[in-house]
Amino acid sequence: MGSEAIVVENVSKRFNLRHTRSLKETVVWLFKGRRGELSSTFMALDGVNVSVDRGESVALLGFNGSGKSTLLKLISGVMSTDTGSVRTRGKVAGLIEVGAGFHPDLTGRENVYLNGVILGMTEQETAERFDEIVEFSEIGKFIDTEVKFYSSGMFLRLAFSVAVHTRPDVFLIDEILSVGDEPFQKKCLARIQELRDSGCTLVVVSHDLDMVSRVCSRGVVLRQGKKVADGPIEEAVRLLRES
Ligand SMILES: Nc1ncnc2c1ncn2[C@@H]1O[C@H](COP(=O)(O)OP(=O)(O)OP(=O)(O)O)[C@@H](O)[C@H]1O
Repeated sequence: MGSEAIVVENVSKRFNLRHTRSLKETVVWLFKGRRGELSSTFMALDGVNVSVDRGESVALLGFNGSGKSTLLKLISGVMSTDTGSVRTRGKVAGLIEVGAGFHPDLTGRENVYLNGVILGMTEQETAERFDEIVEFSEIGKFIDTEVKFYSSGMFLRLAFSVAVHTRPDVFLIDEILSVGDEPFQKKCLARIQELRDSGCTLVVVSHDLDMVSRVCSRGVVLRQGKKVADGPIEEAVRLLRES
C-alpha cells in the first residue's frame, strides 16, 4: 500500500435469499441428487474496487439495498469477503451498528472499558480518557446503569463517544447519527469534521445528502452491488438527486 488507507479490490459478497421450503420440496431436491439450488442467492456486492487515500473523506451513496452497509462492514472487518480483498492501514474504528460491541447486562462504565479494548485501546488509555468520554456522551449519572435500560439515543451517545476517543486513523460511520437528537447530531458532526481536519480518513454511509456534502469531498455511488460512479461529492450527489 502506498498512500492509501483503504484498498478494496474486486470485492464480491453473496447472500442467501432464505426462502421457506416445504419438507416435500426439500425431499424432492435431495432425491434429485441436490440438483439446482434449494435457496437462491444474490450478489450484494459485485466486483467492487475502491481505494481511499489517507486523509480522504468519502461518502458511500446509493439507494436502499445497494450494498453500502455491506461494503462498510467488509472494510471494518466485521464481515469477510467472498472474493477479492480489503486492506486497511492504521487503527480502524467507527460506528457500524449502534450498540454492537456493547453488552446489555454491563453498565455504561463497564461497556466503555469493554468497547475501548475492542477498538484497540489499552485499559490505561481508556482510564485516562474515561472522563472525557463520559462528558462528551452527556450520559451523566446513567453511566452506572446497565445499558439494557438505555434508550437508543443514549446507546448512540456512548458508543460514538468511545469510538471518537480511540483516536482512529480510519473512522467508519453508518447511518446512525439519525438516532441522536439534533444538538447531539451537531456535536457529533463537529467532532467528525475535527477528526477529518486532523488527517483521519473517513468513510460515511448516509442518505443525508446535505450532510455528506459538508463532510465528504468524494462520493462513491453503488447500484445493485456495483460501483456506478466515483468522483467529487457534488457530482455524486447530483447523480443521486437526478436518478
Ligand atoms: N446478513 C445478510 N444476509 C442476507 N442478506 C443481507 C445481509 N446483509 C445485507 N443483506 C442484503 O444485501 C443487500 C445490500 O444490503 P446493504 O445493507 O448493504 O444495503 P444498503 O445500501 O446499506 O441499504 P440501506 O440504504 O437500506 O441501508 C440488501 O438486499 C440486504 O437485504
